[in-house]
Amino acid sequence: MSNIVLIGPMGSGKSTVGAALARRLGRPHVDSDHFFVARYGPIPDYFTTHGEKDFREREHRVVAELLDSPRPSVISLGGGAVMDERTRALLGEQMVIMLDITEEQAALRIGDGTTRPVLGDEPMEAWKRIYAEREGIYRACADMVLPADDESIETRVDTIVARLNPTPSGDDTTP
Ligand SMILES: Nc1ncnc2c1ncn2[C@@H]1O[C@H](COP(=O)(O)OP(=O)(O)O)[C@@H](O)[C@H]1O
Ligand SMILES: O=C(O)C1=C[C@@H](OP(=O)(O)O)[C@@H](O)[C@H](O)C1
Ligand SMILES: [Mg+2]
Repeated sequence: MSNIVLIGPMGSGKSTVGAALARRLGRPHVDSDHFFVARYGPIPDYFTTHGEKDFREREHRVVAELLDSPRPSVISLGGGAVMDERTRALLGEQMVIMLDITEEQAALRIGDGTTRPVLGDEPMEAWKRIYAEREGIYRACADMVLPADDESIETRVDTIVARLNPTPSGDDTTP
């Protein structure tokens, strides 16, 4: 059984939906950003001291370590992790789920962007530019895409679980 790996743009719910999905499935949950922060300190501070290139290298190593988990887990990646081609190669063996969101949802969720240094001083302008650069890569890596929707976190989990375990009739509801 492979890991379930959540990818997608900043604010799409990878961290929160990942935690809720893991609870539902009774699997461990790991978040590459949380793991990074526990080991190297806050991401904005890391960017200031070492720069993005160094962050991406360490991020790749963290992700590789997490994907090698001995127990099938739910793994939430940082939004930029898929930009590393070595990481993308490792994702080939995993169940990869892309969470999508609209610009409007992103604007409500990313706040002033201070915890995400790639968003800089104009968070929504940066979010839109980065989304345009990455969307095709997210889709190409994904085994399942959850389109942008107003679903709550728990409903997002319901949708993923139903799509992971379709009933033979194709009907997602239990009689
Ligand atoms: N389906 C959802 N509905 C409403 N709010 C959500 C949903 N998914 C995530 N959020 C909220 O959006 C914010 C960003 O979510 P997060 O999980 O940190 O995204 P990501 O890890 O993809 O950047 C959080 O405040 C979270 O509670
Ligand atoms: O998209 C990105 O480049 C980033 C996304 C962030 O994670 P989330 O996608 O969980 O916000 C975090 O890894 C870092 O600030 C860089
Ligand atoms: Mg996250």
